Amino acid sequence: MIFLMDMQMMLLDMIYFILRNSVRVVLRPRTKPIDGELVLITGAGGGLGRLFAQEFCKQGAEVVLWDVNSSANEQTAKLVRELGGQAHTYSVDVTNRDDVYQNADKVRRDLGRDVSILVNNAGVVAGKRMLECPDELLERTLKVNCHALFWTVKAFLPQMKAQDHGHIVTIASVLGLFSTACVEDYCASKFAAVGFHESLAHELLAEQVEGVKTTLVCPYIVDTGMFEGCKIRTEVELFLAPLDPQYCVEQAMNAILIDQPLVCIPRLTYLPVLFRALLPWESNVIAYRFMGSDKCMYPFIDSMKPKLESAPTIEVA
Ligand SMILES: NC(=O)C1=CN([C@@H]2O[C@H](COP(=O)(O)OP(=O)(O)OC[C@H]3O[C@@H](n4cnc5c(N)ncnc54)[C@H](OP(=O)(O)O)[C@@H]3O)[C@@H](O)[C@H]2O)C=CC1
Ligand SMILES: CC1=C(/C=C/C(C)=C/C=C/C(C)=C/C=O)C(C)(C)CCC1
Repeated sequence: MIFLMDMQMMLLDMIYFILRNSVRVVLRPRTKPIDGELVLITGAGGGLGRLFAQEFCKQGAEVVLWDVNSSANEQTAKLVRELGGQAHTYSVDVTNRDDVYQNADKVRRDLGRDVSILVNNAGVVAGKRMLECPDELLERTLKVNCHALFWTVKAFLPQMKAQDHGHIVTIASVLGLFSTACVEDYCASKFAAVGFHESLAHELLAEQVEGVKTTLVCPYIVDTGMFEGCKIRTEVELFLAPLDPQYCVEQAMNAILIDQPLVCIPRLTYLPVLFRALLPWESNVIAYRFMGSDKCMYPFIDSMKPKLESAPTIEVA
């Protein structure tokens, strides 16, 4: 009897959330104020990281910027300060556990307060065919895009939980929800990032830590240069063009500010997620071929060849 009543309640709640989320697509819910919050962004010197820093600053937040690329990071801080905001830069390699824990303590000592919004944005891709790629480069992708999430969350979540206030944001990718050829390192790391994030979100809900929110951001190709050359069939590209970085960050910011748990950008990319789950593998393969998404990474890999040949050897912690 209790089981049947529980089931009835569950079904009613499910219907309520389906209806609520459908209404939210049309009528945007109110965004939460974040002025005065301390936001830490990893990979803050890069294309999306820099824009996130500026957008958080426009919302009145103070930003802590972490990146291995110190000069790019300083440039981001300069742009934030030009907007009238407060920015604090730290050179951190997020793959290095000790570096993460030591810098987390340093941030706390320097600023005298805790980070309340963590944006795990740093990301890399090997950009070489797996069989021709040095092992270290493949390993680096997993360390930056996945392992680092453990270190940063372990460094900042305890204080968020203690204060029952905070937000963990993971910048994953649509390639964490469905995959394509020749980016095994990237897909493996982003699927792992999605798994990590979802498990963490379930953990917080199971423990009824209601003040700590989570947002998983899964963008399609963004014009930051990271996937330069990646291309699908021209006719399909008319509906699914690479995203303008500013648009991508605005959509992600909106999701964060309304405490939305997951956002795929653009919305059209929810479809391949659905098809992957519902259709036979072979049907998806046919659709991939039709849309030119089976070989979409070929021109990207080609365009990376000269860059990787001239790059210094990569050291992994
Ligand atoms: N661009 C795209 O098409 C898409 C990107 N994404 C994701 O969005 C996020 C941001 O991407 P985007 O801005 O395009 O990429 P960028 O390459 O422009 O920026 C990434 C930043 O992270 C830094 N970084 C790399 N390794 C480390 C490390 N070990 N520790 C600290 N910082 C590090 C990079 O430094 P350096 O320059 O020295 O490498 C760079 O400044 C990534 O997670 C990416 O996977 C998701 C979907 C699509
Ligand atoms: C595979 C695939 C597609 C193409 C996806 C591409 C090209 C994604 C690139 C994503 C990137 C570069 C993410 C970076 O994080 C379509 C056309 C949606 C159709 C369904 C299958």
